[in-house]
Amino acid sequence: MPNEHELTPTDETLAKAWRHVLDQADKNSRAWLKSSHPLTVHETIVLIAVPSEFARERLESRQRSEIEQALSDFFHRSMRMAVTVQPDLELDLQPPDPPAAPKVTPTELTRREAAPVVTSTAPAVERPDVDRLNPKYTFDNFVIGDSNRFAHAAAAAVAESPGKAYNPLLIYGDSGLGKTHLLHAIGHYVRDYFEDARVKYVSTEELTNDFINAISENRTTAFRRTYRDVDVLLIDDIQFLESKIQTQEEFFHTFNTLHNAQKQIVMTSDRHPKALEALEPRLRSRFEWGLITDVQPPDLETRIAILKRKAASERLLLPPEVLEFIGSRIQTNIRELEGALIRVTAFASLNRQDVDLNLTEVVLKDLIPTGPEAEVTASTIIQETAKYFGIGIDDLIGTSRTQTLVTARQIAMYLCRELTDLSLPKIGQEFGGKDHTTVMHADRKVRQLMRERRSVYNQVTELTNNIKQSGH
Ligand SMILES: Nc1ncnc2c1ncn2[C@@H]1O[C@H](COP(=O)(O)OP(=O)(O)OP(=O)(O)O)[C@@H](O)[C@H]1O
Repeated sequence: MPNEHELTPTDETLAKAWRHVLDQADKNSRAWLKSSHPLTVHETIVLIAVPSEFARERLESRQRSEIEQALSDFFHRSMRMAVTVQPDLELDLQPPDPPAAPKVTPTELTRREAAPVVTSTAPAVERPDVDRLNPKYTFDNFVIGDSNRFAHAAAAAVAESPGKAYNPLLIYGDSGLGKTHLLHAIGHYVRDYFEDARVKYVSTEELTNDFINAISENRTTAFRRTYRDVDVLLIDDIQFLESKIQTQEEFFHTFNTLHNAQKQIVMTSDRHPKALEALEPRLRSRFEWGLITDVQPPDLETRIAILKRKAASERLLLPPEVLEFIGSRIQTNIRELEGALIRVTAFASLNRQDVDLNLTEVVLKDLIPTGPEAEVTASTIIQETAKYFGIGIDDLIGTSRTQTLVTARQIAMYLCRELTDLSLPKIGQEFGGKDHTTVMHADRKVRQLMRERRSVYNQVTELTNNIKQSGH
């Protein structure tokens, strides 16, 4: 134990103090503490570094008293902790060991003892289905504001205690407000913190297609196993179950099986279940068993915070007045906010110019129509793109891999992502039944090309204008 009068302990003392905190902590708390570490002591305050905002909240809200108690025990005086976020910390951490087989218990999930916070910068070991979760959609990357505070808290509670907190959890709200992001964040969290947890993420369109294929190929038993042998089932855009009578019936049984076994079900929808009129009443009533929460459009402050976070994660430098300008011009859809950020930075990068207010105004003038906004559909985008590139619609949505067609197709897919509310699988369908990963790839590719090639940037800008004007 240190000398009682020692007010500035050495690093070694601090390390010992931290070991004492770890020894005192129970198994769950220890997993969190191992991804944190003490930086310094100033008088009675110990400064602790954690890798993420989420870890900070967890330490401050759940573990403060036990940590301060252990520190006070060690130093023989009343100690307090202060927590700071150091995102680089996670780079120093080792990925967790591959999950050990066999599974510990089939029903109770067991927390990993020392799982570090794993995000896109510290990828976990390959696990089946893992690629279906977008690595950027984590709790760490989710900005909390009044518009989504409750939904975030509910998602975090479910991720911490799958099957126990609220079951099912249903998050609803308009397009582009972060529902899918929260769904993936739950998936990442459960995979990272529970041993051998089986998480399945699926869009309702995929669920329906899977079911139809299973019936036609006589594979319904395998289909059931895929959806029922899981600990957490995440289903996006449940509104697409409306009027799919047979899939509803099948899902009803899947739901009951999972719910009875205390397996977690999380769903998103564009409406409150009461407004899903073409849904079987017994299914609708089950959706109301757990917790239903909405996400609202973010206020200006949250929009700016989201832009700031996105810019930082892409390592982009934007002055505050630019973030404020973009945030004040684009008010409802967060996907559009991101779209604006991508275009502004692509334009600056092409011109080897810094991003400033002038440049931002010029770029956004093209993006935001002055008159009332017309609804843009996928078919308008496809028609206008085909016309612009002088190619046939069949070729645009076909499978030919000639360079011109590939680029035109990717641009059209990117624009569907940016300018419409359509989900990835739905966009894939509009392009002759392509997989949602093809759309995801196109989206990424065009973002990159816009930065690198002026021709592509100009094509995207001109096409956007054509598309927006064609609606008036
Ligand atoms: N609070 C937030 N913090 C950071 N990013 C956010 C937040 N909310 C949404 N986003 C981002 O906005 C984009 C759109 O969000 P998301 O796809 O989750 O919307 P959605 O509500 O599921 O929309 P849809 O119903 O159209 O699928 C994503 O890139 C997501 O990361």
